[in-house]
Amino acid sequence: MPLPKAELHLHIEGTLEPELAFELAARNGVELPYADTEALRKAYLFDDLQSFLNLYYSLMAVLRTEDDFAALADAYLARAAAQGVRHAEIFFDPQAHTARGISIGTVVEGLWRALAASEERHGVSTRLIMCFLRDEPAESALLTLEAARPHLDRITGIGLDSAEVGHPPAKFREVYEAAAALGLRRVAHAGEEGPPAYITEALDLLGVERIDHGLRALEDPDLVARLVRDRVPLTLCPLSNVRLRAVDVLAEHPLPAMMDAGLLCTVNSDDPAYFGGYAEDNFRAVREALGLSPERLRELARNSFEAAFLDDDEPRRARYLAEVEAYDFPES
Ligand code: HPA
Ligand SMILES: [Zn+2]
Repeated sequence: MPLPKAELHLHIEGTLEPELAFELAARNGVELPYADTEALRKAYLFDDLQSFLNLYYSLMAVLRTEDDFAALADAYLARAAAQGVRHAEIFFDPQAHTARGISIGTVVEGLWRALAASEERHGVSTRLIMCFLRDEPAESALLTLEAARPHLDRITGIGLDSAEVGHPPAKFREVYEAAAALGLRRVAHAGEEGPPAYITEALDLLGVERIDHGLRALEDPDLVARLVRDRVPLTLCPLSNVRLRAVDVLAEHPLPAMMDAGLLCTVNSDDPAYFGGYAEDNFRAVREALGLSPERLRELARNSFEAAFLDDDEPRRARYLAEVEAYDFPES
C-alpha cells in the first residue's frame, strides 16, 4: 500500500492517456493525426510549457460528451486510488472546451458524475477547481465565471493556468475578486516559468491561498521568508518540471532545499499522462533521485492534507492525517 496522500495539482485533461484518447476519438468520429497510441506517445517530447500545451489542447478534441468527461475522470480516480491518493482536488479548463463548442455544463456535469461516485467506487474524496486560461483575455475569464454560475455547487475554487510568461496575475484581479465574493477558494499557477514577482502578485492581488508550482520563489529570499511565515502551500510537480525543462534533471530538483527552508511543499503529478507518472510515481521518483528519507516523505503527505480544501470537513482531514502518521514504510 502506498503512502496516503492528497493530490492538489492535477489537470484532469492532463490525465488523458493515449489509449483513452483513441477510444474516444473512435467513439466520436474524431481523426487524430497519429497512427496509433505508440506514435502518439512518441510525440510527448517537450521543450517547454508551450510545446506541451500545444499537444494538450489539440488532444482535447476527442472530449465531446458528458460521458467522455465522466470516463476521463473515473479513469484518473481509479489510477489515483491505486497510488495512495485519498483526496484529489482536480483542475479543469472550461475555456479549452467552450472554445470548441462544448458547453460548460457538459464539462462540469460529466466530471461531477465521476466525482460524486468516487468515494464509494475508489475511496477518494474530491474537490473541483475551475482554471482560467491566462493567455486568454480577462474578459473571457469573467464570462466563464458567469457561465459557471448554475454549476457552482460542484465547484470549490478557481485557478489560473496555461502559458505563464507575459500573463501576470494582475490581469485577473477582477475575476478573482468576483470569485471571492461568490465564496470560491483561490489558487493560481505562479513561478513555474514566470518570475517570482508573479508569485507575490498572486498573493497580493488575487488573494490566493496556495501557489501552484512556485518553483522560482527560491530566487527571492524575502518571498521565501513570507511564504514560510504565512505557511503558504506550494503544489510542486517534480516529474512535470523535468519534462518541461524547468529543472534539468530530477537529481537537481530544489525540493529538498525548499523543505529545508521551511516551505510547505507538496508533491503532485500535474499532467500525469504526459509527464510520466501519477502521484506515487512522483513520490517514488523524488525518493530515488533526491534520497528523501521516509520521514521527509511523510512530511510531504502530511502537508498535502494540511493544504487541502477540507475546512468544511475537519474530521475527514484528521482521519487522513492519522493514516499518514500510522503508515509503515516498507523496508527497501
Ligand atoms: O503545468 C502546467 N502549467 C500551466 N498550465 C497548464 N495546463 C496544464 N498543465 C499546466
Ligand atoms: Zn499545472
